[in-house]
Amino acid sequence: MNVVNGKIVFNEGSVKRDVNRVLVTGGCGFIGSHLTDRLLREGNDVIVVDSCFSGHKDNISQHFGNPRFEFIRHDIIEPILVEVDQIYHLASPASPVFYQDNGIKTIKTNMLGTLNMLGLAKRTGAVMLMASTSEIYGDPTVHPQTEEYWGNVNPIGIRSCYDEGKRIAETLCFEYFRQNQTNIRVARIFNTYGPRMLENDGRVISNFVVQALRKKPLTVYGDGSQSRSFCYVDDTVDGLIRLMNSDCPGPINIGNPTEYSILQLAQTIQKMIDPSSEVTFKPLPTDDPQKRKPDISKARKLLNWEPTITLEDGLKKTIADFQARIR
Ligand SMILES: O=c1ccn([C@@H]2O[C@H](COP(=O)(O)OP(=O)(O)O[C@H]3OC[C@@H](O)[C@H](O)[C@H]3O)[C@@H](O)[C@H]2O)c(=O)[nH]1
Repeated sequence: MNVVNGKIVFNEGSVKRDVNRVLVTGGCGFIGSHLTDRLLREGNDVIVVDSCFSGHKDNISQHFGNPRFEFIRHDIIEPILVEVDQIYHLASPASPVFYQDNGIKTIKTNMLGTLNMLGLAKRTGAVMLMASTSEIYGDPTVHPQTEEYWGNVNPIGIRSCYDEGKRIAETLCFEYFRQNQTNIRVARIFNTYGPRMLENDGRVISNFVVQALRKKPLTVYGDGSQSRSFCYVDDTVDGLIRLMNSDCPGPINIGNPTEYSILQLAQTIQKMIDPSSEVTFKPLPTDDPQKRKPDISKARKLLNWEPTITLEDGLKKTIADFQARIR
C-alpha cells in the first residue's frame, strides 16, 4: 500500500490473501461442524454463524481458542456484515422432526436467510454455496434422480416448509446469478449420516442406532419398503468443498448412490449392534418419499467426486460415536 497525492493506493495484488476467509452458516450443526473441522485443518480462517436453534456449540468447542476460528451466535434471518471470500450456507433445521416443529421458522431461515447470504455474497464478491437438498425432488416419479428432474412436491403438505423453502432458496440463488452475476454453487445434499448426529434427531440412522444400543425395538415406519441412499458425512463434506472450488454453479447432487430399503437398513443395524433386537412397525408419515437415490454422473464428471465410504464402515464410526455419548 502507498500514499500518492494524499490518497491510499493499493499495489496490484496487495489485498490478495494467502488464506480464505470462510463463513459457515449452520456451523454448529451436524454437517456444518464437520465442514468447519476440515476447513480449519486445511488452513482457512473460519467464521461460524449459528443461532443454535438445532445446532450445538459443543460440536465446535474444540476450536475455541484457535485464532483462525470465530463463532458468532446470530440468526441469519437478520442480515450480518462480515468480510469473507467464501460462504457455505448450511443453516436450517434438516431433520423432518425439527423442520416441522416450527415450519414458519424453517421457511424464514431458507427464504430470508438465503436472501441475506446472497446479499452478503453480492456485496463482498464471495462465492456462496447453497446447501440444498434431495427433498426438492419431493416424492420423486423419476428414479434415480438427475439434476434435470423438477420434482414432485406437495406445496401445502407438512414437509413443504422445508422442501419449498429449499426450492425458493435455489430460485433466489439463480436469480442473483442471472441478475448480478453472483458467484453461486448449489449442492443438492442427499441423506447424510455420521458422528455428531443428535440422539433425538429423529432421522432414521440415529433412531435405529440409539434404539438398538438402548435395547429398544427399531421403529420402522410403514412396511419399510421405502428406500434411501446414505452418504457418510466425510464424503458429503468432500463433495461440498470440491463444488465450492469448482467453477460450476450447479445444481449438483451430492449423495451416495447405493440404495437400501428402510427394512434392510434396520436389519443391517440390528446385525451390527444386537441381533436379538426387535423391529416394530409404525405408521408411515404423511408425504414420506417412497424412494430416493441420486444420479451422481454430474458430480463424477465435473467434480471428480464420488463417495468412498461404505455403509458398513460409516455405520461402525457412527455407532462408536453414539456408544461413547449415550448410556
Ligand atoms: O425411526 C424412523 C425414522 C425414519 N424412518 C423412515 O426412514 C426414511 C428416512 O427418514 P429420515 O427422517 O431419516 O430422512 P428423510 O429422507 O425423510 O428426510 C431427509 O432427507 C434429506 C435431507 O435433506 C434431510 O436430512 C431430511 O429431510 C423415511 O422413509 C422415514 O419414514 C423410519 O422408518 N423409522
